[in-house]
Amino acid sequence: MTAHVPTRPGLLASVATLDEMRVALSAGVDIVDLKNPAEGALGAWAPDALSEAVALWRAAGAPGSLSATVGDHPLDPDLLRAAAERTAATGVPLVKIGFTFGDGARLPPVLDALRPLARETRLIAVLFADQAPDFAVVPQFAAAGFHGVMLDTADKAAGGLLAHMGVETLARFVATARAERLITGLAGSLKVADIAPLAALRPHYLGFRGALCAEGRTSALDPLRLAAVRDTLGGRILA
Ligand SMILES: O=C[C@H](O)COP(=O)(O)O
Repeated sequence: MTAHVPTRPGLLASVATLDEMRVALSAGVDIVDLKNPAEGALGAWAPDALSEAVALWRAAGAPGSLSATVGDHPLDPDLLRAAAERTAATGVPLVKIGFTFGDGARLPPVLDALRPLARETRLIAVLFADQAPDFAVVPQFAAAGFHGVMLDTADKAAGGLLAHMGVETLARFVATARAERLITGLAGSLKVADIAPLAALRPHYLGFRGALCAEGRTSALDPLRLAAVRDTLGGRILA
């Protein structure tokens, strides 16, 4: 995966089990995202399961990329560094870390704590559209050595990404991240109908979970729904 601007977004599919991961690999998704949806927006897999997933991904020829979420944590330097280091130690190449804001002054010490890890592992900052993030923080992630930044939603019962931010605001987010040479992603209860307006903004990837499942994001991945999202996006594009 590179920071060039793609002609269309890749597909990030969040999976909850190794069996779901196999389905996602067979479907040719661009980023297999290891996440436990039952544990919240950024619920984490156990480290042993992450290691198994890394082994499975490598055995499959390491197609596309592999990401994992570190869990939902407050904006605390020690907690976030420990969670990110634990995740990176399993060999997952992309580590997604959620940032919840209230007091912007609390971000710099957290970024200082993550800076050493960012030199060794590709870190993705996840901001939550339903928490009205200030995009002025995006350059701070770039300066700390992050690889990418994405938007998601924290409260999955409160509507999808486009219910919280209009297309113009999202375009500003993508442009801000792109100017910092960060990989960009958009997610948050996205549906097939959201793909066209969001793809037009040219983020690097769109992230999905709920739309891939028959009965909500904590139910099992449905291969047919996954195929429908993949086909609407147009197949794999990220190397
Ligand atoms: O990283 C992407 C998320 O897993 C998206 O989940 P969602 O589509 O259920 O909001």
